[in-house]
Amino acid sequence: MKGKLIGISGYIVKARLPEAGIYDRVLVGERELTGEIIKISGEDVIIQVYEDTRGLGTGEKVESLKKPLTSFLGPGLMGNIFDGLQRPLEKIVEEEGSFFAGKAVHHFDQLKQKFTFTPLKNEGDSVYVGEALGYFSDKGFKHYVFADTAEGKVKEITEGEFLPESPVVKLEDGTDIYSYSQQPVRIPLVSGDKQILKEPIITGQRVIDFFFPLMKGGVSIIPGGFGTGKTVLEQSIAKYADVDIVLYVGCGERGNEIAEMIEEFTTIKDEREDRLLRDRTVFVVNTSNMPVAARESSIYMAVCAGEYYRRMGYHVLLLADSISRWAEALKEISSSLEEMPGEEGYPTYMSSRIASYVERAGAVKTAVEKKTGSLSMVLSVSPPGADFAEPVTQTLLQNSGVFLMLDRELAYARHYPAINWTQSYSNYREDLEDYYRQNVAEDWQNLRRECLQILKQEQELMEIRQIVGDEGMKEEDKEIIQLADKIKTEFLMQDAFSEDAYSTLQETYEKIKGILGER
Ligand SMILES: Nc1ncnc2c1ncn2[C@@H]1O[C@H](COP(=O)(O)OP(=O)(O)OP(=O)(O)O)[C@@H](O)[C@H]1O
Repeated sequence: MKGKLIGISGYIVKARLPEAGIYDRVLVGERELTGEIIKISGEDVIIQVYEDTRGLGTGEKVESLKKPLTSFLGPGLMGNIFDGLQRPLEKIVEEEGSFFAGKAVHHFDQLKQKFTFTPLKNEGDSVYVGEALGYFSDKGFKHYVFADTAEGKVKEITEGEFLPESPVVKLEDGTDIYSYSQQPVRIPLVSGDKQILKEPIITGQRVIDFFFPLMKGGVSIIPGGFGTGKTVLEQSIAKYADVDIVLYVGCGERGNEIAEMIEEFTTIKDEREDRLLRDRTVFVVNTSNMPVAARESSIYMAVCAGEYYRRMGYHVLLLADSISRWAEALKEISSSLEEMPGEEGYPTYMSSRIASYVERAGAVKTAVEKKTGSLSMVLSVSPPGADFAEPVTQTLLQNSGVFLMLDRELAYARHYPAINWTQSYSNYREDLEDYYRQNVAEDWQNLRRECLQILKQEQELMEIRQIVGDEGMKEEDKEIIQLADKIKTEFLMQDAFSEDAYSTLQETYEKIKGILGER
């Protein structure tokens, strides 16, 4: 269904396009730029365009594909760097010389690789909805193919190497099942009831693992002002967290930072398997110089891939740096639509949109060997002026279980990770008590409490010291100050660029036991 462009204002354009639906994917202009319909009024539609709109002119054609923006889910994602439209960025740079492709590039062209299919069913077998029929192997991961909508008997099932367009299974009722599926990005991929998984994500960062543990299937936020170490912390978690797959969303951050990180992932070996870290990571990147509307699509593309892998029983961690840049994009788009602004100029639907996004995290029992898969989120937030009362931080606070507050003063003092130990919290701590007791040590929680108590006491004593001076302090109080100092410098500080960058739970335990044992 075709129409034409009647107005252009940056990446928000207006078209006369009768019979189009809200959130339809559209091709805009002669270059067929990808966009999404975000508002309809009569025969006119407002489209947010995910690509560079420079050079676009009114009167050019606009076409609705009559289907929403989808994520293409199948083997071939792992180790790749995509933009918000799931186009492989490295390939675009190779072919076009820059990220800004002059012509539209569609991801389908890029996924024409062959993968080997191993069937789990035979001809004549019965299949049920949701059952795994076989899998493709890619980078050591099994990518299962499920009978999503149909059940019946297998008429044909194939084995060996395949291209995505050929069906791998044909059912007797005529249904064809493919290796890939296209998932509308704004709709969660449902795959069973959400479960509570009482298992931490071990990050190797002592301050997190000991004080404010993350949970598999949980949501954690890292708010921090400018330069407080959000990116370094997210990257350390991406490198060391004990998950199977990492999805890294670079949302509106500087291109050079992201390029450095990808470069690093390409050289670092995975601690647990004989492969590169990159081989278990999917990058979705929208840097600060790309169209802001595409930040939203990056965020959604990544969560779709997360749900896809979770469904196969993998533990997936989605890291996004930063959610504030997505919220800023929502604000910009809303203001160019002249919508009534909500708190601090953000659209009124900002909170509900973030909340329903975050709800997509969680653990589920899967159809694959009855394994539990999880999708966890670690989201960084960059509140303007480090004001944590601002709407984006507040919305995320209401929808997450761990709050890792990055402290400007600690960062100035070069205490990294600059996680403030009095303001941060983890709601998962109690749920994880049994885990630590069984897997590390009986007294893990007691040591934690003791340690936090010493740090709290030190804070009070420092205030007294300011009044009475060092000479006026009791000997035992001076010892507490010394001990707290040791906890800070030898335990909580952890240089991400040194050999100390990763600490196992056992090492963390022994280190703190050693320090507290000196009393
Ligand atoms: N864990 C760490 N170990 C050693 N150095 C660190 C650590 N965390 C942060 N730094 C130092 O702080 C600098 C700033 O960190 P980073 O770029 O992560 O901040 P940011 O909060 O992401 O900044 P921005 O607000 O600009 O995005 C780093 O370049 C590094 O020198």
